[in-house]
Amino acid sequence: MPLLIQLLSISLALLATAIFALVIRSRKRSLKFIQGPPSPSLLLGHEWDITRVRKVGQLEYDWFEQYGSVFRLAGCFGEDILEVSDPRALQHICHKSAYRYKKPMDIEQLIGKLFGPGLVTVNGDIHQRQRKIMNPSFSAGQIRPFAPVFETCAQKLITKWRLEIESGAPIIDCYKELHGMTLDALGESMFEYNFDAMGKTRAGGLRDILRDVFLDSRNPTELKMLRNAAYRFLPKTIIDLISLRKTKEDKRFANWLNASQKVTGGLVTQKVESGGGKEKDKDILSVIARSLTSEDPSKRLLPVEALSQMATITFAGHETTASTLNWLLCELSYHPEWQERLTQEIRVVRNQHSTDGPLTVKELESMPILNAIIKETLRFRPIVPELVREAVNDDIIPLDSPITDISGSVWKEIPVTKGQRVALNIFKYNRFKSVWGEDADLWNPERFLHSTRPTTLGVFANLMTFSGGIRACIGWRFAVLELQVVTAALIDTFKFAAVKGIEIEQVRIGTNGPMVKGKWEAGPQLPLNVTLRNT
Ligand code: HEM
Repeated sequence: MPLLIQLLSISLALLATAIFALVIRSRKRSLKFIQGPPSPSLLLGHEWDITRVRKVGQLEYDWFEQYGSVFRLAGCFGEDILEVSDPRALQHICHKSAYRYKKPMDIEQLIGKLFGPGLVTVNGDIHQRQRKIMNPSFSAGQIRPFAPVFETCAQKLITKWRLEIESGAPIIDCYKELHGMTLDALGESMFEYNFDAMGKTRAGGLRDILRDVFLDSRNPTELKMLRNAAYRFLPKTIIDLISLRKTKEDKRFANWLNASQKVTGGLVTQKVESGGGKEKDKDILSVIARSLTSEDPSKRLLPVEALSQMATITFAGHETTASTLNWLLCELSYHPEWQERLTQEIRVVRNQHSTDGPLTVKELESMPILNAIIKETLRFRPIVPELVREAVNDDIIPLDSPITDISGSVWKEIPVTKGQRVALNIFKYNRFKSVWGEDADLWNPERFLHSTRPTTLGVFANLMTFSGGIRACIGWRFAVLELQVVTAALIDTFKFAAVKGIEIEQVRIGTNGPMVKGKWEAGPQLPLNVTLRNT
């Protein structure tokens, strides 16, 4: 298309979106009475700055300190965003409102490109149906038997790192192999399939595709950011038209979705052909295979939905745990005293049970230091720092800590109108001093050793890291068990130490990953000094 026509159509599209945004805004109750930082840009609001920030969550964190647990932020096209970290407000939105706060259209579009219409993407009744079908595969009874599989994968990683150390490598990039290890653990436990992501053949090449999938997502151009934001205001027909033109990101997402569905779709087909397992089989393949042929519409998944679940679980089931493991090792490298305490704890448990073999699930669950380290890492380094929702109806959001508006009036609850965009700030809630103590800004597992907090928010340890309510992470038990098994195995074998002169930064790359300061072009990495513990 000639340049002039291109520029003209872009300007027209922007103008149309701005008009739609203005019309929609005029129907919403203004949030202008709520305090917030002045907008740096009429078109991009604060969203540009937030995406470009070098330390994930820090910008919003500073604003929360200045304006309180609820404040107003400028979104693209002048939209007001309500930023929330107040515990009662989060509880209201996540736990008490069922589907009355949904994922907004732009988020649904974006995640849909990566996963298709699976559990993490869809809203309302469709989500309820899919979740009911999938839940049985994620119960404690279903997940606990995976511990030996996690142990085997951890031992494969240990062998690899041991060989690297023995061949004289002083520094190991932990990021590189942790993702391969969690993908293999996911495949072998959930699908009884070997992705071989740690091996040489890399069947399906999924790990390689995933390495690049968010290549330029952390640095979107202004135009791309506005295009994505336009989905919030434009009618579906126009969105479908805009979506016809594929960006590089669209193509990478489609490449991942196709590749993952090619590998995992075959597993579902095999299961269907073998009869879908017995009614009592609750493993994910049997559950999905049976749902495809169910007579009952409330228990049926469409073929496209079944494939989307497989892509969703493949991605969410390994990327998230690997990112958390990266931060856990990073924090332990800064805190050798906690590595020492954990090593002692492992030895004591081993001595009590006179065993050199893998620790059992019961033993892992009874280890206070191990579990405090895991909880503290999930608190301090949430790999999804924020969730975005949209009010389906007019509503009133209650607050724990009242806020003062721009005229000095105090508000104990915030009225919002249908369509209001609300950002749930997990990063800030997880550092709320009234919940976590005065040292909430520090990584200190001690806080989980001495206090028992009532679980009023989220699904695990009062944290929002796995979200909460009907859309809470379905795989949290899987993640916690894998973190327990792998952390104990790695710390029993290796000492991890920070590399002098290297600063690790927490960056948005899908989930939050580690990058070396000044070396972002090298992609995510976590170089650590790794040595054998008993030498
Ligand atoms: C440390 C590891 C993990 C963290 C921090 C984490 C975090 C989250 C969060 C914050 C959400 C809510 C997303 C949203 O509402 O947009 C979520 C949803 C989800 N997670 Fe996880 N997750 C982890 C591990 C896993 C694992 C191991 C699996 C699968 C084996 C999994 C599968 C899912 C699925 C399918 C959803 C969508 C649930 C729904 O909307 O009903 N996650 N996770």
